[in-house]
Amino acid sequence: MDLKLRDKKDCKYDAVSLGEVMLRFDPGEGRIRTAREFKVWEGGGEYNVIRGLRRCFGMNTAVITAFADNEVGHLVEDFILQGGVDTSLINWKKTDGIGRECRNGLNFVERGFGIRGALSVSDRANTAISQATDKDFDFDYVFGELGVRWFHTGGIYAALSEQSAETVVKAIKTAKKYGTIVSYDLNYRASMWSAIGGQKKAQEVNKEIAKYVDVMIGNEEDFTACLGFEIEGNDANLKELNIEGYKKMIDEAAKVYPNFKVVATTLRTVKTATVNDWSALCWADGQIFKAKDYKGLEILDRVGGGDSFASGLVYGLMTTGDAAKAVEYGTAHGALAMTTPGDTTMATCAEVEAIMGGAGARVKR
Ligand SMILES: O=C(O)C(=O)C[C@H](O)[C@H](O)CO
Repeated sequence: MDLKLRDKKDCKYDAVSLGEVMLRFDPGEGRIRTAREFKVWEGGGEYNVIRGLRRCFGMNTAVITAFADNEVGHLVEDFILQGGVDTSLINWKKTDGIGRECRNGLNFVERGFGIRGALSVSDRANTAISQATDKDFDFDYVFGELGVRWFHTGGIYAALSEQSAETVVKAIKTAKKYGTIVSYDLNYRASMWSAIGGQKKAQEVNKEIAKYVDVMIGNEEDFTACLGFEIEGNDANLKELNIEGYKKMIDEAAKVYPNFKVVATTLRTVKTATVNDWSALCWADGQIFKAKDYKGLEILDRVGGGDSFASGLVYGLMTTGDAAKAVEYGTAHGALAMTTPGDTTMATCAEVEAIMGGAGARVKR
């Protein structure tokens, strides 16, 4: 397929994302409520994708976000710098000494084990990025003057505030004006919508945004929660997924939104917190491609698996133009990213391609 990507020579960046980046607090094998120590990393649904494109796939990427200009903000910046993502598009907001004016988001996440599921508790109200409006960013400069081949954003950022949803639409429209391909990960988080109108509001916002998206990405529940597409034949707890139902849903989504050039969904069934079945589907040019099944995949930390799927998919689409290959890049990268702690990938492109080719886990020395 030809996505008609902008020429590399006209663009400073291969990919740019817009969204919140939080400080992730990880209690390791323990629990949040009894932790005495946390490891910290950075993470954010939209950011993780371009972090993966940079660190695993060697692309040139930047993040558009906002931080409160204090020590915590600069710690998150330090992580971003370590990941190789360009920080020059970050908006630094003045704050008072206690974060009353604005603050930086914190995200406590325990990984879960066996019968105990992963648990995420974010502390992110009133953050700099949730307060930001489209006036805080110069999208014409980013997409017009600097040039960007791919723009990624998503439903976590859109859920932060009225103005963040408006900023998404503004950014996407500007990106498209300059010929940038736009991907959007629906990433439904019930906790983020509960106080601002629940699923009804989530659908209202996401249905409006969907009209402008080229590559729509979601997980096994996102298309229903965010866009109202029902999937036939699933059991209520998503213990068994009906692949035919997903194929029908994707066909339907592509009809309702003729602007979609690619639609992709991950397919995860949770056997236990540490053992999942994992795969994905991808629609392009009227055809649906299913990635290979990773049955009984052993997981160390599932958070960010979907984002690493997205970055593998985007890399595959950008470099091969072959949706069947791209969905394999996505699932292999997502699978590998879930074998290590933290929200972001620690895999290499060579490892991803080896897994795609059926490599096993024998020791290398
Ligand atoms: O959960 C969120 O809101 C985050 O952005 C943190 C994680 O990085 C994200 O969930 C991974 O998709």
